[in-house]
Amino acid sequence: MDVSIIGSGYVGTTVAACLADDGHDVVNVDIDEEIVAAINEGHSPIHEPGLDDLLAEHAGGRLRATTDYAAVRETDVTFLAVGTPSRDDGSIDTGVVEAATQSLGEQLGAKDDDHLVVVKSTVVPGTTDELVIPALEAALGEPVGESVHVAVNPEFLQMGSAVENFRTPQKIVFGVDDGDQWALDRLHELYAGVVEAADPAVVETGLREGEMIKYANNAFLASKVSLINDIGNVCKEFDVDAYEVADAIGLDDRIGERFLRSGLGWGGSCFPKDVAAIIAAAEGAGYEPPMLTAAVEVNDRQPERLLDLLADHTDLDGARVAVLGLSFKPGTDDVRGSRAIPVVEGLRERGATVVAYDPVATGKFREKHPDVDIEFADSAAAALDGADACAVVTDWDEFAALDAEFDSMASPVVVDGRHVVERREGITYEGLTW
Ligand SMILES: NC(=O)c1ccc[n+]([C@@H]2O[C@H](COP(=O)([O-])OP(=O)(O)OC[C@H]3O[C@@H](n4cnc5c(N)ncnc54)[C@H](O)[C@@H]3O)[C@@H](O)[C@H]2O)c1
Ligand SMILES: O=c1ccn([C@@H]2O[C@H](COP(=O)(O)OP(=O)(O)O[C@H]3O[C@H](CO)[C@@H](O)[C@H](O)[C@H]3O)[C@@H](O)[C@H]2O)c(=O)[nH]1
Repeated sequence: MDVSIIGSGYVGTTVAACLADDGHDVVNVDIDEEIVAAINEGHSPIHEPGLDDLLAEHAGGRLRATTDYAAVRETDVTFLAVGTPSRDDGSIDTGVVEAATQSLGEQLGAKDDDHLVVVKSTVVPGTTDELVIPALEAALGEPVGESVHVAVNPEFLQMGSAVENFRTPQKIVFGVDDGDQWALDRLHELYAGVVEAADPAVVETGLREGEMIKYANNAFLASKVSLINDIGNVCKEFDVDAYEVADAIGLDDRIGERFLRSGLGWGGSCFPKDVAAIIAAAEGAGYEPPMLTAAVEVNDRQPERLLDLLADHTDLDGARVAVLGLSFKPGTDDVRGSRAIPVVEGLRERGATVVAYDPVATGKFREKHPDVDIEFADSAAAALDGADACAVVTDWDEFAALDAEFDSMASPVVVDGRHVVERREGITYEGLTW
């Protein structure tokens, strides 16, 4: 099929490259000229394993990028994959979705044959019905469901394994207006390659249900991590290793072994904003969700607990502290919502000097947080050299291999927020929940 994707960030670029690899002709439309140029040159605009290879293979062939929305007229299907950030009160900011939908509608008004618009951005229930469809109808001058159809198809990929997740999903969700078989047929055609290769469950549902499934998925996973962190904090009080406990309870398949890694908590571009958005949406509708609010509260406290543990062993005022890891998780250069931010800010507030190292995220951290006063080291060894204490923030594999590097610390205090560094003789080691 001929596919256009509006927004070429983490999701739009991954989906475009994977669909091109499945044999579709794909065009990415983005307002950012640098991103467009990178894709056309066959380079990934983001660090994501496997993406560079796919772009190198398909750019200039089945995949291209442009800033010109007119490209959508040459396609059968358009994904909306633009960002849906948080407003200051946590509620979803749909401004970009609205702007992109209007630009899309103007182009579709000038197209003769049928078209499917697929909302892939994460949006709160009702957004497609109350914002996307009316904006399209205003531009088209006709009701949606005649020549232009609308569906929601939330994305569940994880950063750091996005390409693999898109290719081998456990489920795909197709949300359509009741009875819109045409839209469902197009979605099945689009995903035929993925379904054939990975045999995922295909959930056919309504527009609002499709939107809500995405929030429920993220809220459940974020809450699961907060629950194991709450339990982990209790474990720490009793000198019990929360990882041994988690390994055991994870054997009960009603609990499941994944997302039981306790420590510094969840960050990223999705969990924090999506949990906040669904809480705000629920409150707007008259329901205050206490479990979700508690999940956020536990998460907000974990960085503070790491700082307290550091302070138990080191006078932080004037200390030089090595921070290992800046990305919100390993395998990505994304620093949005990273737990490194409250850790670094907390250290600075307590008068410490911070020297940070991350294998890939230093550039993004500098770019997004130009005002945070820290030094950046070009290796973990360099960050540790002469440091009075060390905070492990991201579970990069290379931190697990650190050993003699700790010997060059002025005072070898290590507080591990991710259960990645081995306890060893010669270092004062504290785990957050073990
Ligand atoms: N990042 C993830 O892992 C992930 C996973 C699943 C779902 N999601 C959801 O997918 C959506 C996109 O997330 P992302 O992380 O890819 O966002 P992103 O910020 O990385 O990318 C958004 C892109 O949209 C472009 N853009 C902004 N305004 C535009 C416009 N008017 N027209 C065209 N392009 C425009 C930006 O330049 C940017 O490249 C969000 O709703 C997010 O919640 C993200
Ligand atoms: O046991 C765990 C698992 C995760 N995390 C943390 O939780 C955050 C999120 O991790 P992960 O879910 O792996 O990363 P994302 O790429 O943000 O993916 C989530 O958010 C995406 C965007 O909505 C969804 O598509 C994915 O399904 C969902 O897992 C990270 O800070 C992790 O360090 C833990 O602390 N303990």
